[in-house]
Amino acid sequence: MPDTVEIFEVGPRDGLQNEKRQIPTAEKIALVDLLSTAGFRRIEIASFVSPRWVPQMADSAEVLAGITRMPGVRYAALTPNMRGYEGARAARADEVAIFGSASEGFSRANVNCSIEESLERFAPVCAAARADGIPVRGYISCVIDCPYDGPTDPAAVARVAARLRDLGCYEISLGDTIGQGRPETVAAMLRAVLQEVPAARLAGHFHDTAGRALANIEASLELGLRVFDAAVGGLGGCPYAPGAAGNVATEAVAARLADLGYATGLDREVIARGAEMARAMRAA
Ligand SMILES: CC(=O)SCCNC(=O)CCNC(=O)[C@H](O)C(C)(C)COP(=O)(O)OP(=O)(O)OC[C@H]1O[C@@H](n2cnc3c(N)ncnc32)[C@H](O)[C@@H]1OP(=O)(O)O
Ligand SMILES: CC(=O)CC(=O)O
Repeated sequence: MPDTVEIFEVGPRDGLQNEKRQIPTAEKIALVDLLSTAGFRRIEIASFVSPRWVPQMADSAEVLAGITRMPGVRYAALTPNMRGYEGARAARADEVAIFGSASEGFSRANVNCSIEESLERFAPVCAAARADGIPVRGYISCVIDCPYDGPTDPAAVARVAARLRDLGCYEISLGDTIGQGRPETVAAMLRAVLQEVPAARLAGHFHDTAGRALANIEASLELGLRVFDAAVGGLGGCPYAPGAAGNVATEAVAARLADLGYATGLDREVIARGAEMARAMRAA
C-alpha cells in the first residue's frame, strides 16, 4: 500500500486573494465546482476579512452560497476575528482557519496587531467554533523569513505553534509566505515545531518564489508531514507580503508525489483543467 499524502487545495482563497482583477463570483464558483470533482477532501474557498483590506474576498458569502457542495469535501474559510467567524458560520463554512504569524512585522502588516493581540482575537473564535462543532485550522505565516523582520527564529515558530495547539487547532499549517525556505532551513524550523506539535497535526504551506517549494516539501516528507497546501495553476500571493509569489502549484505537487510513490487520491486530469481555468482567470 503506498503511503498517502493529502493536498489541501487553497487556490480559490490564497490563490485568488491577490489577483488585481475583481474576479466575478460566478467564475470563482465554477472553479470550486470543478475542483470539488478532483478528489480533494478540503478546499479553502473564502475569507471573512475586511473588504477594504482584501477586496477580492468580499464575495466570500456568495461563493459559499453558490457552490455545489460535494459530499465528503470540507469547504474552509479564513476568520481573523469574531466578526469573520460569524460571517463564516452564517455562510455554512465547514471549517474555519485562524491565521497568525511567527514574525511581529508581518503580523502588524497583515492583521494590524501584534502576535499576542492576534492570539487574543483568536481565542473567542476557537471557543465559539468548539461550541458550534466547527473544526479550526491554524496558520502560521513567515515561518522561515519575513519581508519586514528578516529570518525567523525556529523557536518563535514553535512558540506560536504551541499557542495554536492550545487554542484547539486540529492542524497547524506552516507558511513559508515569501518562499525563501531551503530544505535545510525548513528542516531546522520543523525540528523545533515538532517538539511542540506532532507531524500528524502539521501541514506545509510553501510558496514557490525561489523555485524551491517541491524540494521543501520533500524535506518535510522526510520529517513526517503528510499534508501540503497548494493552489491550482500556482496562483497566489499575499497582498501584505511583498515578494510573495504564487503558491506551489497543485499539479506540480501531485506529479512529484506520484513520482515519489505517494498516493493522493486525486484525479490529475481534473486538476490540469482546474490549472487551465485558474490561468485563464489570471490572464483575463
Ligand atoms: C498570508 C496570507 O495570505 S493571510 C491572508 C491575507 N491577509 C488578510 O486577509 C488580512 C486582512 N486583514 C484584515 O482584514 C484586517 O487587518 C483585520 C480585519 C484582520 C483587522 O483590521 P483592524 O483595522 O485592526 O480591525 P478593526 O476591528 O479596527 O476594523 C477595521 C475595519 O475592518 C472591518 N472589519 C473588521 N473585521 C472584519 C471582518 N472579519 N470582516 C469584514 N470586515 C471587518 C471593520 O468593520 C472596520 O471597517 P471600516 O474600515 O469600514 O471602519
Ligand atoms: C494564511 C496563509 O496563506 C499562509 C501563508 O502563506 O503565510
